[in-house]
Amino acid sequence: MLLEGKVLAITGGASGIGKAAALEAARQGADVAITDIVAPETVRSLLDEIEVTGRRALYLQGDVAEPETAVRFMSTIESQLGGLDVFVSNAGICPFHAFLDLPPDVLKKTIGVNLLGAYFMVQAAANQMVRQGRGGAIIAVSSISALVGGEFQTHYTPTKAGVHSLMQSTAIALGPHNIRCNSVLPGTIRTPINQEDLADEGKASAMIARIPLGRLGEPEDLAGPIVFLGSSLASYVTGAALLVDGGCFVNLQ
Ligand SMILES: NC(=O)C1=CN([C@@H]2O[C@H](COP(=O)(O)OP(=O)(O)OC[C@H]3O[C@@H](n4cnc5c(N)ncnc54)[C@H](O)[C@@H]3O)[C@@H](O)[C@H]2O)C=CC1
Ligand SMILES: C[C@H](O)[C@@H]1OC(=O)[C@H](O)[C@@H]1O
Repeated sequence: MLLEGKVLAITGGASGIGKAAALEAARQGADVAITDIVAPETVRSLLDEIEVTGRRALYLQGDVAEPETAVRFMSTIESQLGGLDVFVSNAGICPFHAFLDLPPDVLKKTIGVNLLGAYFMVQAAANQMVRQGRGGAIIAVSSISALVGGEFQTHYTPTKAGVHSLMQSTAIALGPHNIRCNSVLPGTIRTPINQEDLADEGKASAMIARIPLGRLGEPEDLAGPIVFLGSSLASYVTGAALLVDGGCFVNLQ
């Protein structure tokens, strides 16, 4: 098991990529702490699934855009699970909208959740790991959108470039503490975040046509890469970005 005896914490773990990563971490031997904005009843069955693996699970409801959520999350993890080894910054939103009339509130909310939320959480997790003095691993869920544009994502793609850049800078700042920082860059993965967007069958099939592996991603496709980056198999990997996109990015012509 790749995460035997470790504690992994993840934001936005109630759904999609975060949920799949939380479950795989437990299967790989980690106790799992989840924070998300949804009510605790929503994650009850997920916590049960984690506990069935023999690992401990905790849930804290909170908004990552509020800095105090990160502080509460770390102190809950310390008191209930005894510390933190792997932190995954995953919570995010993508309210598709045209550029020319994008309302300022949508811009502010997207930056607040995706970029400031990641910053607050990564900073709190890093401080927790530094206090513990036993190193650690931080993984940010960025996106292929850190590298390419999206007509209806002008407010979103800069946040994904931002979290990728955050991992590069924190890799330098935290290297002396033996804390590794990496990002995963998913392509298009079928989750609730894009259910409506992918209901446009023309758009979905055009995307699939560009993907050498011939399909959109599933949340489970990210679980292995996230666990790998959190594990000692990746002990000399820091400041890296791992594309998990079925080959979409490289397929220009
Ligand atoms: N699905 C995709 O195609 C891709 C997703 N991503 C990124 O993956 C991450 C996870 O997204 P998915 O699993 O696809 O979507 P999802 O909608 O299934 O999961 C996002 C989770 O974040 C939570 N969340 C939203 N706002 C929050 C807040 N303010 N505070 C705390 N939690 C909050 C949601 O409740 C949800 O559980 C996001 O950062 C997204 O940008 C990146 C590339 C592709
Ligand atoms: C939510 C979108 O379908 C998804 O988000 C990303 O970051 C990908 O690039 C896709 O556009």
